[in-house]
Amino acid sequence: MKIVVSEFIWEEGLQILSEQGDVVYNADLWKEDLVRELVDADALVVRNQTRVTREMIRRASRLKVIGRLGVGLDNIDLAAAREAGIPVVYARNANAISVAEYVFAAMLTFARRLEEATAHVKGGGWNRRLYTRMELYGKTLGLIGTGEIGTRLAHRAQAFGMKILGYDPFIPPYEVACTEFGVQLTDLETVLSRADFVSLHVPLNSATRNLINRETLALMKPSAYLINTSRGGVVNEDDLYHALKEGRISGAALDVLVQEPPQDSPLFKLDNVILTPHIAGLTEEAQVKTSVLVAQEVVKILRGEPSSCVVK
Ligand SMILES: NC(=O)c1ccc[n+]([C@@H]2O[C@H](COP(=O)([O-])OP(=O)(O)OC[C@H]3O[C@@H](n4cnc5c(N)ncnc54)[C@H](O)[C@@H]3O)[C@@H](O)[C@H]2O)c1
Ligand SMILES: O=C(O)CC[C@@H](O)C(=O)O
Repeated sequence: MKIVVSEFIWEEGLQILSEQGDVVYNADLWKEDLVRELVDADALVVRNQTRVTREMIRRASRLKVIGRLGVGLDNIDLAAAREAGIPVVYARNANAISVAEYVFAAMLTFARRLEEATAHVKGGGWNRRLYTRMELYGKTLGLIGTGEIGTRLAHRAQAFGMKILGYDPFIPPYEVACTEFGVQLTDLETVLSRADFVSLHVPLNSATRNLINRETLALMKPSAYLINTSRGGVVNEDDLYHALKEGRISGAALDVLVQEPPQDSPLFKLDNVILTPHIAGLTEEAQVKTSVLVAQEVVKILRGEPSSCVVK
């Protein structure tokens, strides 16, 4: 068996794959080189940078499985994989806690400004009034998407005494968790207009692209913050820039951008923006879990066993 891994994977996962076959591991295996390697490959394992295209799938005539070291599947042509009869397995729920904790870090950053206060003190300041900020207790968290990450975030927000509103048109699988964690399910307009923090947890697809745009941003309170850990394309960055610059919302934390890495962006010039390089799911714990889970599921498919992490 030949297993091609085209982006970084933790050692624990690599070990599992190596016991099953010959692993070609190159964390920067791009385009033509990758296509060449795939010609006689049985499995391909990617993260979110490798674009798995219809053409690539067509040329990989021996391919039996695609493993995705993460959750978002927008870099894989799922229709082409389905038509070719190639299952795609992914790391369902493996990084959800890490992302939920990232969202808390962002909310607490906006609420308490510890880094800014530190810089202020180191610069000789001691203005206690300036850093008299707000509690998360009693504030409203608005979840757009209440799946694995949304429900884990709700669990943590409940412990902080936050009110939680959720919008998810495909809720049934997570309805019990939403009830348990105090999520009041409602429509998109209500979530956006009432939330103090709006957090996005939807996949990027044709229905969610530009979901946050001029019109939907206009529904948010001027005191509210937007947190995007889903995918850059879910937010229209130009509309967000203007909303932030004109004070129509208070701030935004963006872990994901339309173009990654970004060349340049007007968002860089704003003080009320937190920007991170797609790290919400990147913790040691989540990456060990992700690598082991995906490696195990890839191996199951190669052995002809059923996997519970196949994309439906
Ligand atoms: N920044 C990171 O490091 C990071 C890490 C993990 C996941 N993600 C992103 O977060 C997304 C969500 O991850 P998850 O594990 O919670 O996935 P999930 O599939 O468990 O949950 C997604 C939820 O979104 C809902 N949804 C789909 N379309 C919707 C729409 N139009 N409006 C509202 N809700 C909609 C689904 O019903 C589902 O409940 C992933 O698709 C991925 O793009 C990013
Ligand atoms: O592949 C990555 O490293 C990003 C992971 C994250 O965005 C996901 O969708 O799980």
